[in-house]
Amino acid sequence: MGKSLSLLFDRFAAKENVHVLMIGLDAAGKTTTLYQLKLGTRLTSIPTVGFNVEMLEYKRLRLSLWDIGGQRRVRTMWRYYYGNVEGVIFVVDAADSQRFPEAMCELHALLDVSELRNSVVLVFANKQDLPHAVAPEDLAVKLRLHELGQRWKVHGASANSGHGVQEGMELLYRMIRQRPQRFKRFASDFNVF
Ligand SMILES: Nc1nc2c(ncn2[C@@H]2O[C@H](COP(=O)(O)OP(=O)(O)OP(=O)(O)O)[C@@H](O)[C@H]2O)c(=O)[nH]1
Ligand SMILES: [Mg+2]
Repeated sequence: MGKSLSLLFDRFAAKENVHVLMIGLDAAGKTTTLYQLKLGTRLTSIPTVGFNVEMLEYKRLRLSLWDIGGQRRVRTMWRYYYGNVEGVIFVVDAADSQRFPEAMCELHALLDVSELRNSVVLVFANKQDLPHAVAPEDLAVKLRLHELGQRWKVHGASANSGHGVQEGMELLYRMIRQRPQRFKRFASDFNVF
């Protein structure tokens, strides 16, 4: 009964519009993650030049998910996407330990910009299906997540299979919903479909 009421409430309550940036090094699995979230399946991806954007309804949020290409030559473009970002999903290839220092530097530089100071951060320790993937808590140490000023969570996932992706979305949802009132934008309309 309680659950049915809550589902009914979710359906008719005003949804809050939020912008979420999906970012990380090239080949980390951002685009694969995006389409697991949107479609619940794996799409074959090619390296992203520019961005992909998808809208996603999740509980009381209407998210616009911006997946930005991570190749080194296009990282200078990241800064054009920082406006009004409530959440950052930073995707890491957890099986590629050689690139952890590079991922750490990019993550800390990214979160040092003033526009992202009040964002919440979900780190996907992706590619957990690969044999040498490090556990999320070990990745947190490698990326020095404890030094971040933002609220953050790390979660293990395999974007190829979809394992862990929805659980990560739930963590992001909770962080966004729990952020201080002053950072919330108005729920702009009623969702009645
Ligand atoms: N084994 C494994 N491979 C994955 C996983 N997620 C993504 N991949 C593969 O990693 C490669 C890169 O994935 P993308 O999603 O295109 O990576 P991206 O982060 O969007 O890369 P850019 O667009 O270049 O920034 C593809 O071959 C994916 O199939 C995963 O969880 N496990
Ligand atoms: Mg991509």
